[in-house]
Amino acid sequence: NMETKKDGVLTTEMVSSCLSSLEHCGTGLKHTYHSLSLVNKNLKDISVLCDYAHLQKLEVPQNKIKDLSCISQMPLLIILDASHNQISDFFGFQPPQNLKEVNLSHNHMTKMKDLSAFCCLRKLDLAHNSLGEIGGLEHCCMLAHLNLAHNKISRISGLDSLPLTHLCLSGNQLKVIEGLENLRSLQVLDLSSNRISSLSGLQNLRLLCSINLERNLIGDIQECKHIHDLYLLWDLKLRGNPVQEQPDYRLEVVFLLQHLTMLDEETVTAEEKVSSLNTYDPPMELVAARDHMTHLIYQMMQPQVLYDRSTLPCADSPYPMLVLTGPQGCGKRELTHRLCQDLCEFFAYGICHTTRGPYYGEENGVDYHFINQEEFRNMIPMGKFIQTVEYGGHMYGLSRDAVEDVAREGLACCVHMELEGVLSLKKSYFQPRYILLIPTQVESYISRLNSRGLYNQCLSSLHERTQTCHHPHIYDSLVFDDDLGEAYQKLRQVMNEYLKIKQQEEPEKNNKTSPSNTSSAFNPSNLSYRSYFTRSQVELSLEKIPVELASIRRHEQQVRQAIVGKSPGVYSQLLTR
Ligand SMILES: Nc1ncnc2c1ncn2[C@@H]1O[C@H](COP(=O)(O)OP(=O)(O)OP(=O)(O)O)[C@@H](O)[C@H]1O
Repeated sequence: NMETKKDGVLTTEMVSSCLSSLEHCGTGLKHTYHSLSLVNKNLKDISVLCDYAHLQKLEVPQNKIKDLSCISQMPLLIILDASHNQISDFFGFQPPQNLKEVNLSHNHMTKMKDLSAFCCLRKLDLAHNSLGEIGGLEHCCMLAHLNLAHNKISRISGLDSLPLTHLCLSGNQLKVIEGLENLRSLQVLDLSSNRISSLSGLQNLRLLCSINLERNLIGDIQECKHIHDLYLLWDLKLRGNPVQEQPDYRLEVVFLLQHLTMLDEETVTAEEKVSSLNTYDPPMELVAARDHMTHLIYQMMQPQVLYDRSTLPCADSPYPMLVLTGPQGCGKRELTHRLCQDLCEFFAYGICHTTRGPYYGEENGVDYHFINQEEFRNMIPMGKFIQTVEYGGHMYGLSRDAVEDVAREGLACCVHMELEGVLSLKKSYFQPRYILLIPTQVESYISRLNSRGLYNQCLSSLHERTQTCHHPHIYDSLVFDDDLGEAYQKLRQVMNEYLKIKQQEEPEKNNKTSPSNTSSAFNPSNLSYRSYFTRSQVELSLEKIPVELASIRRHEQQVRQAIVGKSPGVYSQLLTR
């Protein structure tokens, strides 16, 4: 026996000692052994197995076998493990009809051949050979697991129509991910230890749940966008790529792939997910909270000033402010200006600072204080702002002085803002009334956006932003603004209620000084109304008789006194709840 072993020739004695699984044979008339396991026996010649036609499972790994032709005599074979041998002949045997699992890894094969006769194959392991190309698998219509790791493959091909669920191509020479587009059943993919630099090519593999891309050449985190829509992907390995060197690598990947639960073999925690969102796409509430905190702290760091005016917090009658907000292109700017123009005895426009340039017809110090980025940045640590937002690549901010300037006139401050601004202002001690302008008719809103060339740019964000709009607790009133003229009428009604003035008591001059008072006459593109205050004063003095003027002055005086809290008067109710 020892002699035989040395020669590496398998004998019947050895076979008998290694057989197992005695079961009925196919005919049911006798018993036969179904499994044979000869691991690490130094075998070279296993031709004696030609006589074992009943074998269903054959394991001969870690030997020196070069020839597997005996398998041609095993028509019932289901599982074959001939790994770690010296086989160079690719599937050099007749196909057993039901052969399902084949392990020929760690052999010497250089070329794949046609396997169409092995149509029942489900699992094929050809790792650690010298295969240069993938081929011959086209008709293996049951092949679910394929391992081609550690070969010399430089291109993925020939896998197109296979029902693969697991594919391993680790340790090859791949540079691009290609030829996988149609593997719609793929769940586990191992492409580690290649030279891949892009994740493009994976975007359609919707069932993928695990990807190993360790030790490749991926250098850009944005590559993760290619797998962003693979919602079943929970496990990703990217260690050993240049991208891992980047600061915040993990946080950014977690942000781009929120559905991951394992990254680089470490659990992705809920805290990491929240922190990544807060870092790269903070919710409006957080943006507002940070904004408020910044301005509050900077303000507190300034030498304290006792304002002789009226905007300091006051529990009884807070300084009255009015804020109009709503989605892009809803007309809040126009409506705010017009309201300030028509109700100039009560309101004045709060002139914000912005880093954007003036539009045609806009005036510095009337529409905005137009300043540059640096000036804006410098104002922040000086505690100048109540709130700021970044919008469309520009900064906007409402300064304390802007509000004080209006208060000094004895008027309530009226501004328009983005939602982030509203949320930030809500955290301050100011207690404005907030009015939401909201378009309800999609068609007319779209055509309004189209007329300003904004349609594509903003409709995508509208849904998200209007969701926030629907938080009822944020706003005091809601005005539908499908038609700007009608919206203005509604706004005036709301104001009348707030100001406790009856329609007929409205200052007469509004009718005289505002020819655009009716909804149809209101033309938002007419920018001239912006210098409302000066103009209305001039017109007032021209048209009013002295008694009227005196009455209006008294009226204004009363408003001012009410606002600064000096007299309870008829306007003590102004904008209080
Ligand atoms: N201090 C502020 N805080 C928050 N938002 C502000 C502030 N000042 C202006 N905004 C808002 O910034 C946005 C851009 O204002 P801008 O004057 O540039 O108008 P616009 O270009 O016509 O705006 P839109 O993009 O809505 O059409 C508007 O929604 C405006 O209400």
